[in-house]
Amino acid sequence: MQINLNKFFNIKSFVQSFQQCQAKLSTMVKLLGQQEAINIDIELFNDYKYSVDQLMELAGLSCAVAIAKCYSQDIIANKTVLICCGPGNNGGDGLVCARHLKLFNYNPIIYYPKQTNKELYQNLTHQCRSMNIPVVQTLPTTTDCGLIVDALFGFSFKPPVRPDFLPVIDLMKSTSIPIASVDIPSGWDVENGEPEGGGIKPDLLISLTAPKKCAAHFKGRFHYLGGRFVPPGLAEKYQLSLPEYPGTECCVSL
Ligand SMILES: NC(=O)C1=CN([C@@H]2O[C@H](COP(=O)(O)OP(=O)(O)OC[C@H]3O[C@@H](n4cnc5c(N)ncnc54)[C@H](O)[C@@H]3O)[C@@H](O)[C@H]2O)[C@H](O)CC1
Ligand SMILES: [K+]
Repeated sequence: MQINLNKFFNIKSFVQSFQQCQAKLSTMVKLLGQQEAINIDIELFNDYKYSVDQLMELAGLSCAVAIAKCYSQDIIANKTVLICCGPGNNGGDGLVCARHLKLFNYNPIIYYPKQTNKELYQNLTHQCRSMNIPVVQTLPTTTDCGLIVDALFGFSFKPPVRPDFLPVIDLMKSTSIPIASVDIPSGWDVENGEPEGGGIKPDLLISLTAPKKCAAHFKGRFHYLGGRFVPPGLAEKYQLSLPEYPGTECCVSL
């Protein structure tokens, strides 16, 4: 006996409403170009007088919360979370995220190959070490690792990846461990997405402030928006069309 599935499910209308949802998402949230993301950043600091520390704390916290929503303790029980931190503010978000993940009872390890003398980063690293979070400069083995947090490069990245960072990028390209990328999947062009020949394929992307154009190419399971610090006037000026954050949440699923 043949069953006409169309009698039970109107597949055509299901596909149409799915496509409408996708179209709605892309019209709802504005995807920023690289220069626009940089301009917003500058305006937050210069005109709105935020300090980097303030925004980084909120950005890193929202990353940790999004990670906890997607990967419960049960999923990565007894495993470590390898947090790969780059030399700029994206790496700083990773350091803050590590601290909050530890407070959420995860087991983070920080790979931070290019450390700077800037006081902010020295302090963030000190805070992590004081909470018994290992900070290493040699790429650790990933045998006991349940999740990799990619905080190498954010919206200031200019391809191609320089040689120093190729080993960690190659590790992330070849691993089957899920990857959570902070703001931009590292190695991707901020606007055009995955590089030719293939790049890392994060399972979770946490866009900060507003998603960047490369997010249109993201095919992982989870996409969150974090960094709930944008003043309404700035959101209006750049027509960000940010989604409503539920209640007092610091991140929202897109
Ligand atoms: N306003 C916000 O939305 C906030 C965002 N935050 C986070 O900050 C990053 C942007 O930080 P920035 O310091 O401008 O740059 P990056 O971290 O993206 O990287 C700069 C760093 O990387 C080096 N680099 C650049 N290209 C390459 C390359 N091809 N190979 C190797 N290294 C490279 C460069 O030399 C610098 O050292 C944003 O994405 C958010 O994650 C803030 O935390 C809060 C406010
Ligand atoms: K990143």
